[in-house]
Amino acid sequence: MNQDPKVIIALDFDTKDAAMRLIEQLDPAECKLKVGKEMFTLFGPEFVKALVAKGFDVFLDLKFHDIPNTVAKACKAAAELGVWMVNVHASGGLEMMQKAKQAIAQSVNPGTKLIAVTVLTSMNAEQLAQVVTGVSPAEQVTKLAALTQQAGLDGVVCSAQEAKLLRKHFSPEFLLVTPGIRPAGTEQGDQKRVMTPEMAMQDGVSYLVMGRPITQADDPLATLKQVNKSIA
Ligand SMILES: O=C(O)c1cc(=O)[nH]c(=O)n1[C@@H]1O[C@H](COP(=O)(O)O)[C@@H](O)[C@H]1O
Repeated sequence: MNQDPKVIIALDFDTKDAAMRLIEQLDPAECKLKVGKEMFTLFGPEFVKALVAKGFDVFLDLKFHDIPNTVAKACKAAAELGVWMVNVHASGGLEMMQKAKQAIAQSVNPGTKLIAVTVLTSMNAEQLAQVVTGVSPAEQVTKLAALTQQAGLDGVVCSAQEAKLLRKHFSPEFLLVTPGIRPAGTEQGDQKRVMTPEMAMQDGVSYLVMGRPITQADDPLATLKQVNKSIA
């Protein structure tokens, strides 16, 4: 029985029934759950609270990115849903992240983890260059991770491809949460900076975010068990 499962399943479903069919098979000791923009927009805070009530660690992935006051209030509201983790975009800046952290500390759930997205795993070097010139994804991730640490957050969202580099600069307590996880032989889809679960864990990742490779598998539960076994 694992009290801190490493796999976070991204529940990107467009109906509650489809999500519940999967969730009913899952054990909070074997995975955490992520609710993102699609399901939160469709089903709102009640859906999140229902998952928390079932005993799951829930990562509310709304990637807040706005002025400091607005993000701080949104983070406080998210923490008060009882979720395990929430996130913001690191590119919102130091003050935005500091205010978000303070707001969570003053909420009824001050232990809620707060992490910041660095460079989306769906972006390659060419796409990043369309947004910011003269830096590689690894350099931009490192820069934003340093800003995130300075703001006192718990860690970052990055790709597992940057994990080894980040572990040279940041202690094991600084969380590296990595989407773009693809077991060998699975579809990459829109993800660009990908890695297998085994290699990601070897490189020092804290938690693996996995959506489609599990949710769209013929047997999602068997796939989850296989991933858990491969990283045990
Ligand atoms: O913050 C995230 O969770 C996130 C950040 C990022 O850089 N890339 C990324 O894919 N995600 C999320 O992680 C999940 C990945 O899902 P799959 O590509 O289906 O495994 C999706 O729910 C994305 O919204």
